[in-house]
Amino acid sequence: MIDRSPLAEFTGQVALITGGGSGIGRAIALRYAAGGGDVVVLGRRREPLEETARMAEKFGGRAEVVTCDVRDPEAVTAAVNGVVGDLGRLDALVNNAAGNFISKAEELSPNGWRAVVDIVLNGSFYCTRAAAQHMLAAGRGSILNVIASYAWHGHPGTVHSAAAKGGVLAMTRTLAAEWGGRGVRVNCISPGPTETEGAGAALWPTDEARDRVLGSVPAGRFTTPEEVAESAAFLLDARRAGYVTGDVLSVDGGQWLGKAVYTDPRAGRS
Ligand SMILES: CCCCCCCCC/C=C/C(=O)SCCNC(=O)CCNC(=O)[C@H](O)C(C)(C)COP(=O)(O)OP(=O)(O)OC[C@H]1O[C@@H](n2cnc3c(N)ncnc32)[C@H](O)[C@@H]1OP(=O)(O)O
Ligand SMILES: NC(=O)C1=CN([C@@H]2O[C@H](COP(=O)(O)OP(=O)(O)OC[C@H]3O[C@@H](n4cnc5c(N)ncnc54)[C@H](OP(=O)(O)O)[C@@H]3O)[C@@H](O)[C@H]2O)C=CC1
Repeated sequence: MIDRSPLAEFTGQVALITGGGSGIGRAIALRYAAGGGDVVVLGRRREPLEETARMAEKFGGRAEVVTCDVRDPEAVTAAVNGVVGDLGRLDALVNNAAGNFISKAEELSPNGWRAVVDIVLNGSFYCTRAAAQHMLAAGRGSILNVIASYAWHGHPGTVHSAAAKGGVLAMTRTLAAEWGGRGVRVNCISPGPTETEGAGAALWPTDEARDRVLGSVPAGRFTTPEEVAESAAFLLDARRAGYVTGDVLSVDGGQWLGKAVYTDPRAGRS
């Protein structure tokens, strides 16, 4: 469990976290609140968001809830404008909301492709666009996109998500350069397999699948949401990471490097 941050690095600041009602998004919201910031969590279901807000308020700051589907650009713009209207500013946006499931690419329906790409890539752009209008006007802001390492190495069975996360990575680098001179930083964080409400059900629903995923992590365990949140706090904090933009921080126990390279007894044989 996250305690109050000794740094209090977000005091007086406001963050909007999409998908803040569960898993990694909730942990990031609580870490921001522990750092003294106010948080707004956004998602489709109100109840889990309210639970996050109740937990965040224990740190003493303000916590608000917005129900919204990130695939709806008008609703997203209204939500972001509402945050600035209510809380007076917007310092950070975390694009964390995602949808995912395993499917053979040749069997994936156009609507299945669209559902994931719309949430992950288009939703991240809608939120980023709306938030950046306030951040650029203020001359400061930090945007953090939660991706996955298959954005750059690909992954069979998740073509929709890998393509969308790859798009988010390209968007990150493009906007980091486009807005770098105007005080707005844009970065990515790439968690390793993390046992959350959504991921467990979508990606490793059986013990066998779970063991296979775990076997791919050199560190030999799942990432914790709190570990991701701590690195997210670093990237969001302008004092510690103010010169970091357009980059990706992997928090994955070395997963994307590939365990077999180190442990295969045949490695190194000619
Ligand atoms: C492994 C790596 C480890 C190792 C690597 C570990 C790194 C992992 C990185 C990433 C992890 C994550 O993102 S984990 C995040 C997981 N979280 C979530 O998924 C939570 C949110 N999910 C959702 O809301 C839903 O699952 C989702 C389908 C995406 C969107 O819901 P909607 O209600 O909008 O959509 P629906 O109407 O239900 O479905 C839209 C279409 O998708 C199809 N569809 C839905 N589920 C389907 C399924 N299981 N298989 C085929 N097709 C499916 C439907 O049939 C529809 O197509 P038609 O029938 O043609 O109409
Ligand atoms: N867990 C893992 O192993 C890994 C996760 N990631 C990434 O981390 C992030 C968080 O994942 P995780 O915590 O596991 O996932 P969860 O499924 O637990 O959380 C996803 C959140 O996104 C929200 N959400 C989904 N669709 C929408 C939508 N259309 N509009 C608004 N909100 C939406 C959900 O709330 P609601 O349903 O109420 O809308 C939910 O709170 C994702 O970007 C994921 O891709 C990356 C690598 C590994």
